[in-house]
This record gives sequence, structure tokens and C-alpha cells, in this order.
Amino acid sequence: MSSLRFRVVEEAFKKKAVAVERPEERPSDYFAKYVFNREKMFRYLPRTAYDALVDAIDNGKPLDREIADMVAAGMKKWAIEMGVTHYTHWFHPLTDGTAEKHDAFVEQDGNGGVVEEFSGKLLIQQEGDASSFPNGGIRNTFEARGYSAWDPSSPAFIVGDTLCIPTVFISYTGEALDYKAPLLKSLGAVTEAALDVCRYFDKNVKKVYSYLGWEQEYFLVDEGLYAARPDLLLTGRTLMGHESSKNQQLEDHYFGAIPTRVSAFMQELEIESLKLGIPVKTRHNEVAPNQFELAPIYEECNLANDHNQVIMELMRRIARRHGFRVLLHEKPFKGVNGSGKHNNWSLGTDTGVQLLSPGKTPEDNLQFVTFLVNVIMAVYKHNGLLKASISSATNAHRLGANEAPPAIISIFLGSQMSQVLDELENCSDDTTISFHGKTGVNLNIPKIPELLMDNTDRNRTSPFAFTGNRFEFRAVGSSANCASAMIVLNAAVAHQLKLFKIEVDKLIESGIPKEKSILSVLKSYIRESRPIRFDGNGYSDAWKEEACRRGLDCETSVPVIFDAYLRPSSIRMFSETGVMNAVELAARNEVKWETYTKKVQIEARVMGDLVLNHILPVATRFQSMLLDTVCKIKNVFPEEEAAEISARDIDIIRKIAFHSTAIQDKVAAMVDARKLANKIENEREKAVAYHDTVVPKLDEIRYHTDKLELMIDNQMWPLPKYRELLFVR
Ligand SMILES: NC(=O)CC[C@H](N)C(=O)O
Repeated sequence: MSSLRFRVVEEAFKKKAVAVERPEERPSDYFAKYVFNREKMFRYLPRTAYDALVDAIDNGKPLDREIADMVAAGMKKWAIEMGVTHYTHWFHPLTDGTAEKHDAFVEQDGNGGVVEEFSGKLLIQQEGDASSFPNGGIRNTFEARGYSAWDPSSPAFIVGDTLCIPTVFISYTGEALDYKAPLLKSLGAVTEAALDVCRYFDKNVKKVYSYLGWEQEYFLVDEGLYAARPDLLLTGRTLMGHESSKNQQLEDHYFGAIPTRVSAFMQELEIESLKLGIPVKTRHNEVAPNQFELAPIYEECNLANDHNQVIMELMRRIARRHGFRVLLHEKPFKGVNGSGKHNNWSLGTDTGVQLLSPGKTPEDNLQFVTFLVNVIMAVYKHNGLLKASISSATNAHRLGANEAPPAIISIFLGSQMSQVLDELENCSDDTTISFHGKTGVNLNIPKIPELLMDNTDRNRTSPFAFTGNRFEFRAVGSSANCASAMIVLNAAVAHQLKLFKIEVDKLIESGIPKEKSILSVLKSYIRESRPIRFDGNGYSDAWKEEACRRGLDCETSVPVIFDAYLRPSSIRMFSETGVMNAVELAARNEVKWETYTKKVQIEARVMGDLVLNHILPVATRFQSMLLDTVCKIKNVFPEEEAAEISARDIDIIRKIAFHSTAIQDKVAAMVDARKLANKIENEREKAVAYHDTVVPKLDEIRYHTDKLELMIDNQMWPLPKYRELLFVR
């Protein structure tokens, strides 16, 4: 009998919700308690330092050393009052995680004692060992320096006894080694390009913001059960497991009553998030059993992304206090919904206009259509690159099934907006615009309903859906750093808006009125970008064929998908927007290929260990028990009767032999494939070899193991089964 499995199941069943200590104040009182936000800046900084810092945050003005010293002193004072003893530069290396190295404030005072100090120098910049983080060959170990530099646009915050300072991480030669540096550059590019275009419509606009509202999906699994699954522990997903008879078919989990242990976890997570200034808003059961979702109110993109990184860490920590492990993997369980992190993206102005929201007047709507069509055009031109931005070894398991979009980027507009664009494209130039003297311009832009139906049912299979006032990039994976997708999207839209402006300006210079120039360019874009628009079922084979015919990127091999970063059109787009140069792009791809290989390699090793040391020995033992029974039957009964009685057991013995042999052979083949792939030096070719020769073996081994799970005595099966992992809570 498998004692560990039964013990953990029994213990999990006994667990009760952990009591959560609720603060006495209301959320609005403790919101951002641990954040050095404007209110605290005002309180703890001299006026000159406050003004300079606000100018740096709002307008990117550089801060001088003297001001940095004042800011550091104010931050330290606040942090020490909050009981803080350490500080850290907090950054996002290319690992899909965060990094922090804590230093105490203490310094020797020269008299045998210590004082607590924190200078502007330490706030602004710190040296780190770049070669110990993924760097794609940019830093060799013998010249390993890199440094982290303060990002004043994201406020410092306190976790435990440590003051965390958001920073970018770059090599000494200036290349970005993280997600934040290129994200900030892409945001600078898009807000500047969008501002230029906004000025066609409103000269009073001074600033444009790029917003992000992420939705974090995740699973919770009881900690004991998790510990009894080496595959979950080491790879984040189950490499084997026959599907549970009941899973999500009844659609009874989605939006259902939140289980009590989970509800306690969510309450604590929300309290801690609010204290860190994260405006968490929505919580609910997701589609798969034991799957849940959390979403905040949207924020400026860089801040929103920092908050997502903070919250993933918080989830991991708080889950453990509640006897759970949180699974952020995109597809922890085969056959049920995977987890996405839908990125709701939009642009807005300092005058309060949402640029992707239909307006009330025809002029407003021309502005709306301008931004809408340019986004569509950017996504069309860079659809392969956008796919590369969300692709990973883990997300590959999720795409294409259970409400996750397929591995082809297309845009869902919904019938109303599609109709508006069709009408625009087909109307003649003269009938489109008519002037009414000085009172303004009458644009015969088709009437756009103010409230567009958010047709969520039909956009479920769309990777990029328009939802009335924003786009929802649904293909992003739950474990990803949103920045990967946001860098590409913001940069591509920035580039597109710049091209648009050049074209429109040329027409205006040739004497064509502004509105007419804008419309004429838009019409050509609507025509050109038509292939990216698709409102149908993204899962159908017909769409796959159709998408290839339309010239959309239909590549499904993750390592090959990454090639999109190095296409001339991508390099041009990134360099012309100043977001990344060719060296950085090449280095990042090295990291992507290497990470892909290592993830598959780890899975292959875990799989080999599990089947050889956990599953096959049990299969043999059970088979031998059946053989015993068959022999005993033979001793007791006449030959014919014995054959009849033991027929079922003999059948199972044969099947176990068949599947066990298959597993043995396939593990050997997988090991050979790995050995061969490991000899390849080129990272891209190695990743391709892993994809083509190792990944299929994992699926084949799983097939046979899952068959064994169905025939071996339940008492003997060593790993917690899907029904236990998904339904015990
Ligand atoms: N209801 C939903 O939106 C499901 C989304 C799905 N879990 C995904 O992978 O994206």
C-alpha cells in the first residue's frame, strides 16, 4: 500500500481554514501603508527634493546626487520608523522571477559601534554579478560586472524588514539584462509617439500613459499532496496522471462559492496586497477545479507589472501559511483549463481620454478609430513577434485548448467594430468628410455605440481581443513576466504610430486637409491589416489553414517561434524605437533557447526518475501478485476452468507487460535523444533538437503511464491522483 499518498490525502481532508487577522481599519486606511508613495515623499522629504523627485517621476528629469542623498535620507527615516533594518535593489532578471540581495543599513561608526546609514549613492546604483544571471553571453564570468539602477517611477516598498527599491539591471557596457529596462524604453516610445498623434486632435494633451490590467490565474494544491508529487515540486506541472472522471465538465466550479480554506488565503493575500499599494479588486473560482483568479484595477504599465511580480511572490508565501502551494504554471494538469495572465492594455491621456474608447462626437471617434486601426496594424505586422513574446516551454502546453488561444495571433473585434471598419474602408473619400464652415468638421464615421458588447463568449479562443475600451492580450501565460509581452506591444504600437504620423504629415503638407489625410491613411491600413482580423473559432482546423493562407505566423515549435525576434523587421522596429539593439536581442534569444532546453531537460530527468523508480516497481509488484493468483488458481481448478477464471488477470498481466516494456524502451530512447541533443553547441539548434526529439517522448511515456494508473491496484499507486489534486481543498 502506498502509505505516503494515503497519509497526505487523509491529512489534507482534516485541514480547516486558517484564521486571518483582519486589520481594524478600512482598506482605504491601510492602502499603501508599506509604500513610499507621494504622500510619504511629501512628509519625509524637503520641498526641493520632493519637487525634483516628482519631476523625475512625471517627466523623466534626471536627479542630481544632492537630491538623491535627500531622497535616500527621507526613505531611510520612514523605513526605520517602520521597523526596517535592510534595503535591497529589487529587479527582474531574465528568469521570470525577481532578484534581491539584502544589505543592512549598519555601518561602523569608527568608535567601535555602528550607525544606520543609507546614502543617495546606494539608492541610485549598485554593482552585481551579472554572469550569475541569464545574460546570453553578454557578460563572461571573467568580466562579470553588471549594475542595478534605481527606477524612481516605481515607488520603493517594504517587505518584512527590508526596503525594496525597484531597479533596472544592466551590464557595464549598457545592455539590458532584465525586463524593466526595455519595458521603460518601450513605454517612453509609445507614450511619445501616441502624444504626437493625439496632438492632431487636441493640442492640450501633455502626456499619454500606457496602462496594464492583468488577470492572474492560478491553482492551489494542498501542500502535502504537492510534496508527494516530485513532478509538481520540480517542474511545476504534473508530467503524468490519468484524468479524473469528473473534472470541469459540469462547469460547476467557475464563479462558484469559494472554498473556505481558499477564501482565507485570498483574504490574507488581498490585505497584504493592499498594504503594498496594489489595488486588488476581483477574486473568483476559475474554470478548472482548484483554479482561481485574482485581478487588480488597471494601472500605469510599469507599476502594474511591478505589482504583478510582487503579487506572485506574495501568493507563494501566503499560500504556505494556509497549507497550500500555488501553481503559476500555465498547464499544471492535462485535460482541464490552463492558466493565463490576460493583459488588458490601453492608452490614455492626462486629460482623461481613453484612446481606445469610442467617444461621443465624430471628432472623438476619429481619434478612437485612429488608435484602434494603428494597434491592429502593429499587431498585424508583428504577429509573429507578439507570439514569440508570450511563447515558452510552459505556455506551449496551454495554447490551443480549454479557452486558451491557439498559437496563431489574430484580433477579435466583435461584429459591431468590424462593421464600423468595413464601412470606413468602403466609403468614398468625398462622402466621408464634409465641412460645415467654421463650426467644425462633420465626419460621416459610422455611428459607434458608446457601449460595445463585451462578447466574452466568442473571444475566448482569440489571442488578442478588443473588449470595448481596451485590448485583452489573452495569450500571455500565467507564470510570465508581463513585460515580455508589453515590451513588444508598446514598441510595435510606438513604431506604427510614428509611421502613421509621417504618412499623414506628408499628405497634409501636400495640401490635403488634416481629417481627410488621417482617414485616407486609415483606410489603407484597414485594407492592409484585414488578414489579422478574425472573429471565428480559433480552434478549428479550417482557421489554421486559413491563417496560413493569410500569411499569419503559424509556427508551433517554440524555439523556432523565437526566431521572430531576430527578423530584420523586428530588429528595425526595436532599434528605431530605441527599445533594444541587435546585440541585446541576440543575447535575449540565447537566454530563451537555453531556458527552453533546460526546462525540457529537467522534465525529462524527472520523468525518467518517476517512471523507473516510482511507477515501474509498483507495476511489477502488482503484476507479480496477479501471477501468484493465476498460479494458485491453476493448482486448485481443472485446466479449462482455471483458464476461464484467470483470463482477466492474465489479460492485465499482459497489458502491464506491454506498457512497462513500452515505458522502458521510450525512456531509453529519450535518454539517447537527450545525449545527442546535449552534444549540440549552438543554443538554438539544441533547443530545436529538444523540441523535436525529447518533448514527443515525454508525451509517449505519459500515455503508457496513464494507462498503467488505470489498471494497477489503487492502494498501491504511489502518486496522488488527479481527483485528489484537483478536488481536495
Ligand atoms: N474563463 C477564462 O477566461 C478562461 C481562460 C483560460 N484559463 C486561459 O487559459 O486563458
